[in-house]
Amino acid sequence: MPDTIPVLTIDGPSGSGKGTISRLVARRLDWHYLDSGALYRAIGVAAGWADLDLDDAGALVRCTFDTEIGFQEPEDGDLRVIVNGHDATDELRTETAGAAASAIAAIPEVRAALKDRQRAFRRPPGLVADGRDMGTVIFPDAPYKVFLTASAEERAERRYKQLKDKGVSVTMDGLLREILARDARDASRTVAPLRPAIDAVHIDTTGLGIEAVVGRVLAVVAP
Ligand SMILES: Nc1ncnc2c1ncn2[C@@H]1O[C@H](COP(=O)(O)OP(=O)(O)OP(=O)(O)O)[C@@H](O)[C@H]1O
Ligand SMILES: Nc1ccn([C@H]2C[C@H](O)[C@@H](COP(=O)(O)O)O2)c(=O)n1
Repeated sequence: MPDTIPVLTIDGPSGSGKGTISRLVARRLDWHYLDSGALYRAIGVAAGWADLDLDDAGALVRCTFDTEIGFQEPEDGDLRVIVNGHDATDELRTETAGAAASAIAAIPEVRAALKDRQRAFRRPPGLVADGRDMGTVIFPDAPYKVFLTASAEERAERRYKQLKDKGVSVTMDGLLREILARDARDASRTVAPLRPAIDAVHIDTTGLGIEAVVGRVLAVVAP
C-alpha cells in the first residue's frame, strides 16, 4: 500500500545548504526532520573510537549494526546527535568526520543496514529528509523532491565562514580541494551515488540568501 505521509527530499552536494534549509523548512511546515548524513558521520565517528580501519568493510558493517544513534532537538537549539550514549554533535561536524562518512557511505552493506532506520523517520504529519539519495533510493515515492546546488567556490566560502566563526583554522584552497574530492567520491560510487532524482526540482543557490532558498523550497510543497 502506498505511504500517504508526505516527504520532502532535499539532496545535494556538501555545502549546498541542505542541512540549514531542511531544518528551517521542517520548522515552518512543522514536519519531522532527517539528517541522513549524520547517520553516516556517526558510523564514521564510532569507527574512529573503535580504531577501525576504513578499508575493513566487514568491521564497518558490524559497527553500523552495533552503533546506537539518537537525535535530540531542543526547542531553541541545534539538533544534537547522541552516539552510543555520548553527545557527538561537535565531533560529527568536523571535516575529518565528513571524509570518513563519505568513505564508509560507499560500502553497499552499510547503506543497506541504514535503510530502515532512515525510513522510520517517516511519521505524521510529514518529513523533510536531507542527504544524497533521499529522492532516488530512500524515499523514491516522495511527492516533493528538491536538488540543491551551488558553485564549488561558493560552497567552500560558506564552509570557510562557518569554520572561521567556530574558531577553526582552515584555508580556502584546502576546503575547495576537500569539497571537490568529496563531490567526486559521493557522485562516483556504484551504490546510490549523489545525483538528482528525475522528478526533482533543481535550485541553484549560488548568490541566493538562505531566506530566498527557503521560500523557493516551500513553493515546491505549496506552489
Ligand atoms: N543560501 C545560502 N547562502 C549563504 N550561506 C548559506 C546558504 N545556505 C547555507 N549556507 C551556509 O553554508 C554553510 C553550510 O551549509 P549546510 O551545512 O547547511 O550545508 P550542507 O549541504 O548540509 O553540507 P554538508 O552536506 O557538508 O553537511 C552553513 O554555514 C550555512 O549557514
Ligand atoms: N544520504 C546520504 C547522506 C550522506 N552520505 C555520505 C556522503 C557524505 O559525504 C557524508 C556526510 O554527509 P553530510 O553530513 O555532509 O550531508 O555522508 C551519503 O552517502 N548519503
